[in-house]
Amino acid sequence: MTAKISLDGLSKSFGTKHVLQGISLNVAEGESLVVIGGSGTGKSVLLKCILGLIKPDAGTIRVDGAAQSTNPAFLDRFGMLFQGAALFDSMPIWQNVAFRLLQGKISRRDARERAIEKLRRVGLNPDTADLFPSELSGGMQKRAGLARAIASDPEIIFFDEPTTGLDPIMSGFINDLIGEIVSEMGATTITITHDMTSVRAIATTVAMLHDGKIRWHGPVEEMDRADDPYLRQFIGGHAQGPIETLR
Ligand SMILES: Nc1ncnc2c1ncn2[C@@H]1O[C@H](COP(=O)(O)OP(=O)(O)OP(=O)(O)O)[C@@H](O)[C@H]1O
Repeated sequence: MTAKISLDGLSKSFGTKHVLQGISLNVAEGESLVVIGGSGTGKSVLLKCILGLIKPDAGTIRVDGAAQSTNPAFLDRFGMLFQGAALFDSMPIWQNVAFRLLQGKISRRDARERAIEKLRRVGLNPDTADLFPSELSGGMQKRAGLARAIASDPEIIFFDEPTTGLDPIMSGFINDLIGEIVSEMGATTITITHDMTSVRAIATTVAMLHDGKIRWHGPVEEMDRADDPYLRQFIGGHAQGPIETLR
């Protein structure tokens, strides 16, 4: 099967900091890839390269075999849940959710209806549509961010640290919601996270980034059996091991 997203030899440095050093990775249609790795290993830089927000120094990015482009039609295929939800404070929730739809041809009324349908899908009452982000708890904001990510039924969704800042119960709820929505939409997803509970709830495959390279890549079921010492240290959360920790 041809890959939905195909990265080949992706490299990016900032000055002397060689963040990505030849990343090659295929993500199949309907796959849910979770990228793990320590702070500063380049997980966000990788997502930004795919979205065209950062230009890699070398390598290629293809979606359905076509080279990545800055054409708005290319970006329309992606939904994105940003860290911290990143809602616009001055807009009511429904306009946040329908933000991209409102730039298109759809009427305001239909956009609002679509926003309310997506809010409902993430467990938010239609009454939340007219509230402002500051009136919502952190967990509700994250759910609104998720509703926005799926508002245009994108083929590909990126989740950037979806559970950061949430309590364990809300994290579990968001993880399950992401898992359910992704499987019902059949979307291809890439998630970056530190949260091993998210990995187990969301991933079909896992890639671990370390030192600018893919250290381990495989189906989530094989992760616990893998004997790579870097992966073992990361998933076990051990201070001792080959990954250098700053004290
Ligand atoms: N625009 C930029 N200019 C200079 N350096 C950058 C830029 N963006 C990222 N970096 C550097 O690239 C490295 C990787 O950053 P990145 O945000 O991708 O890490 P990360 O793996 O997502 O980390 P975290 O888990 O802490 O969010 C860091 O050392 C960061 O300082």
